[in-house]
Parts: sequence; C-alpha cells; structure tokens
Amino acid sequence: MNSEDFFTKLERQIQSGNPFVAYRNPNDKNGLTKALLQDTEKAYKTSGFNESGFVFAPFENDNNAFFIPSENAESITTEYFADKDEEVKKEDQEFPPVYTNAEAKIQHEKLVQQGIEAIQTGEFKKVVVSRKEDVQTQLEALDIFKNLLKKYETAFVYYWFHPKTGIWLGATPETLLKVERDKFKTMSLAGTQSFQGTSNVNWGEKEIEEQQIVTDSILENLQDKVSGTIHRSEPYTTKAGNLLHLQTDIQGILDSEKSNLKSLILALHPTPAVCGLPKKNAKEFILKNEGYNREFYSGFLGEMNMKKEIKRNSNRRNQENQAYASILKQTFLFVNLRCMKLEAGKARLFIGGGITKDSNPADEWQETVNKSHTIKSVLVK
Ligand SMILES: C=C(O[C@H]1C=CC=C(C(=O)O)[C@@H]1O)C(=O)O
Repeated sequence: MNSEDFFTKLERQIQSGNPFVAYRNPNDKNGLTKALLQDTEKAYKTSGFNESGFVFAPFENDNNAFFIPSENAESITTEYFADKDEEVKKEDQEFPPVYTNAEAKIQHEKLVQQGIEAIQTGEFKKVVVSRKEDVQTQLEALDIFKNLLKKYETAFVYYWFHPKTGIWLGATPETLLKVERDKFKTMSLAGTQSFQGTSNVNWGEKEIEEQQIVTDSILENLQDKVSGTIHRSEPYTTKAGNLLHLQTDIQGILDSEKSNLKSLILALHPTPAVCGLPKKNAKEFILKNEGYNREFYSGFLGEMNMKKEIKRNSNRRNQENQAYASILKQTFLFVNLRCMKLEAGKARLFIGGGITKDSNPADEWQETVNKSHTIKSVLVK
C-alpha cells in the first residue's frame, strides 16, 4: 500500500488502543516498512518461541516475552523512503542541548567504579552497566518513528505499542539472531567511539578486548548447536548513527537435532554486549547495583518464525517464465539498544556501556552521553 495509507492505518490502530508493531529491517533496499496490527487488546506471551509473529522480550525474566501472533494480526507493508531534502535538513539541525545532570554523572561514574572493582576482585571479566535519562519531547510517537526511519537506514527501526508495556521506539544496530532454514547469522558488537568524519580509525586495547570477549562467548555458546564450522569475519569498524563500533559477523549451519529457536535464544541472550561475562555473575551485579529497571532495554525483539515467500523461476529456459513460490520460515531478532519508552511528553532513554578492567569512569559517562544522541536527535521536529 502507499505510505499515506500505511500511516493512516497506523494512526487508526493507535487510536484503537490495541497492540501493534511497525518496523523496518536494516539496509532494506526497498525501504520495506511493515506493521502487524493486533485485532484485540489481548496480551500474548511466548516462552516456547515456536509461534509465528513479532516478539518483544525484556532484558530479564524469560517468561515475560510479549508477542503479536501473525494469525491474530493484520499485516500491512509499504515502501517508505526518506525524502532526501528533508533528511539533509535534519542532519543540519543541532542536537537538543546536551543534558548534563551532575547528579546522574556522579551516580554513573560510581557504578562504573564498582564494576571495575568487581572485575579486580575476580567476580567477572566484563559487565555492561547502564542508566536511564528522561527528556521532554513535544513530538508524537508516529513523528518520532518517521524521524527514525529517515535517519537510520542501516539500523533496525521500530515502534512498538502494547497496553501492558507502553510505547517503545528505537533504532538498534545489533542483530541478536537471524535464522533462515538451517542457516544462522549473528554478530559480536562492542567498543564505541564517536564518528568524526571517517570510519578509518584505530581501536584501543580496551575496546579490542571488550569486543573479543563478546565474540569468544558467542562462539562458545553456539558450539554445541551447529553442524560443522562456525565462520566469523575479522573484526571491522561499523557506523551506527554518530557512533562507530567494532563488529564481527558470525554464521553457520544449525544442527536441527541439537538446537531449536528457544535453545539458540537462551544461548545468546543476554550477550556480553549488554550483560557481561560470566553471564550469571554479571547479571547479578546489574540487578543489584544499577538501581533501576531496564524493562525492555537490552532485551530482544523482531520477527519470529515468520512466513516468507520466495519466488523463483523453476527453469530459466522456460518461455513462460513461470514463477514458483516456496514458503520458508524466517526469524530476525535484534537487541533492543538505542531505544526509548515514551510517556506523555516524556521520553525515557536507556543507555549503557561495557566495562572491563581498563575502563575509565569519566570516559564511560561520556560514552553514554554520546550514545544518547542517537535517540535525542529524533526528538526534535
Ligand atoms: C549497551 C549498549 O551498547 C552495546 C553495543 C555496542 C557497543 C557497546 C559498548 O561499546 O559498550 C555496548 O556493548 C547501549 O548502547 O546501550
């Protein structure tokens, strides 16, 4: 359908108060933007991860993953492209004034220091600590979503609403898991620096180690679930909004006797890119010391067992060029980063960073300030 109709339908759904999700997968060459509109306000939960639909899971508590079942939702799509002129205008715009709350800075630096000390006493090797920040905004959620679509073509961009969770929006650079037939893909993403006009940059020892921990842990956790070798790229620099990260692509073939979607999700989530290593100790530290509830930040979301139609020609020499369609199931999940929860006139941002033995509290605070720009920059007209 055309974009105008798509957004009109979305607006009607918003008014109905029923759950929905609108989203675009990263780097979609057609700008394919999809929505699933649930026809009642019922809350569906999944713990088996074998249904077909869109899942929205929190950081903690595996039995609390919401989902919108494909069979109880209307599916609509549009091809939405950013108006380039409009986009340029946005790029020129200043970020809203950087929020510097002395109290929040002191608190975050203290938390980082506690993390470093726990690493020094051998409690864990890495922990990811985060904070929340409330920002005023005059924009409606739908306008924020359009801004995200325009600004972040390489990210997974979404707008989720459920009466039980409230409104969440984000533009995340991190894939948790992609599965198509028996092929899987994931990534190790960690280490951050500000983008200063080039992606050709050097990385310090701290960032290299921080990202290597994530790669090693993903490889170890997937080892008994695959058939054959797990392939991985060399770490490379990737751009996400105004930031650069280190990324390693990881892929392979699943062993269907030893793995299913649930076991894969449990093996990966939460990765040391959002939690730490070892997982259990780092998670305990986070829950005890962060002092707020992450809710769906650093959880995961995306298409789960969704049917995808693949059209292909049965025979290239076939004069009629007849197309045959085959249906396959696809799962494409992302880690919920660079996100916000929207309440009347207020956006709550969630931002974190990985701590290792070499971290510096003041730098870690600054990193969260830089990361918050991804979201802050879409909160202005
Ligand atoms: C936890 C976050 O980012 C993760 C992903 C990429 C780089 C990260 C880092 O450099 O610390 C984090 O591991 C966040 O943005 O809130």
